[in-house]
Amino acid sequence: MQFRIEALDQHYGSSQVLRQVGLEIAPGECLAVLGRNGAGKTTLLKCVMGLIAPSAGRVLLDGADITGWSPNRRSRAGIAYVPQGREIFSELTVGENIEAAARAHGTYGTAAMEEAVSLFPVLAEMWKRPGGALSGGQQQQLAIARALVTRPRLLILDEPTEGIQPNIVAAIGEVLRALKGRLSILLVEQYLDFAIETADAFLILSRGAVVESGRAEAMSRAHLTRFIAV
Ligand SMILES: Nc1ncnc2c1ncn2[C@@H]1O[C@H](COP(=O)(O)OP(=O)(O)OP(=O)(O)O)[C@@H](O)[C@H]1O
Repeated sequence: MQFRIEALDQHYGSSQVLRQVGLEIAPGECLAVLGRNGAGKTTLLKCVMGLIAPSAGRVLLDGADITGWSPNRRSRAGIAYVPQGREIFSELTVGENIEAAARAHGTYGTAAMEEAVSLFPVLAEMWKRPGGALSGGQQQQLAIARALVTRPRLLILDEPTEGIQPNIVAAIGEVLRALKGRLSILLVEQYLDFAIETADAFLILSRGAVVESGRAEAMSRAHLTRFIAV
């Protein structure tokens, strides 16, 4: 899957939040987007998912211009989004959260559903518990599994480690690294060690503009730290 953004602008009213943002994700790779609070990272992800329309620029999936597509259509085309704060259905059980996503995407009872669940063993253990009874880390695992049930080719994650205990952060990192190669990942992450362990390439946003981008191996930790200290 080839994913590319060209010269994206976004405004909230009269304030410009994204300025000529461009990026490309190589098939099977993880691109991590870093930047201080308010740099425009979440806004960028929402534009990729079609939740907000950019004021200018293009979003391209396998060469097709999907800029005007609805979130549903993007989801069917293989883009899955795990928003910040996770947004699972807290009244539904873990199983119902998974099954609802699987039914909506025609993967109910398929290997895709089984595999997504098996990546996070805690989900089977908690299958009949309401989503709201899970810890923050468990909810994040549920949210990622629910996204994977849709068999995405591009998985978008907004700060998946935020407020989560270290052992679950490690488990999520392992899963993401194992998934690379089979799907591409667009990761917004403030936790630098996690981003460094997971990403193949970095893009740094500052005040809505790309100030730096490159291969992970070409960027030192000290260099990256400069861009995310709050
Ligand atoms: N719905 C909105 N209406 C108006 N301004 C907004 C809206 N959402 C975000 N903004 C502003 O746009 C800018 C970018 O916000 P965004 O959430 O994209 O940044 P971010 O890099 O994800 O930050 P954080 O790390 O705090 O989530 C900020 O100045 C924010 O206040």
